[in-house]
Amino acid sequence: MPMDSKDKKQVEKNKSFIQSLDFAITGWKTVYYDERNFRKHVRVSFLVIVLGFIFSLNLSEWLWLLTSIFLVLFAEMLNTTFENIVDMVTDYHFDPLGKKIKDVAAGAVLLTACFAVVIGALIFLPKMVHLFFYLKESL
Ligand SMILES: Nc1ncnc2c1ncn2[C@@H]1O[C@H](COP(=O)(O)OP(=O)(O)OP(=O)(O)O)[C@@H](O)[C@H]1O
Repeated sequence: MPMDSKDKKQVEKNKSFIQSLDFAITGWKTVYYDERNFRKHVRVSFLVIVLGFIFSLNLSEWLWLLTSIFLVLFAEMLNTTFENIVDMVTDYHFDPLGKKIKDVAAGAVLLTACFAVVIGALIFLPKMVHLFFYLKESL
């Protein structure tokens, strides 16, 4: 887990905006390096953004696409937070309430991922079908 050695043991409040920002960015790095699913979401998001440029999306399409990407990443970060809280509180022992919390948090990620798939399909499918027929006619 990425952690700055100089601040490893800090428990009091941050003293400056820069310090808060530094820890927040450490949070990004932590979730990226610790969570396989988060890395997968980042890779897919990158590909979808490239596709967005290839298909020259309009402003509203970009807004929907970016909103769905950010929702998935945001939900994945909250899911990771809940997983860590449960692991800390239960010390990795089975607890029915811990299961409930982890399952509901994972369900929230799934919900945002389904939303992103629907948005992606609504934006890209018509363009791909159009491209397919255009290429078919020009061959
Ligand atoms: N302490 C616990 N008590 C009860 N059930 C647990 C506990 N820890 C994990 N589980 C169960 O195991 C599942 C997987 O938990 P884990 O923390 O390994 O999630 P994960 O594999 O990292 O999830 P994700 O696929 O979202 O990354 C949870 O959804 C939950 O059903």
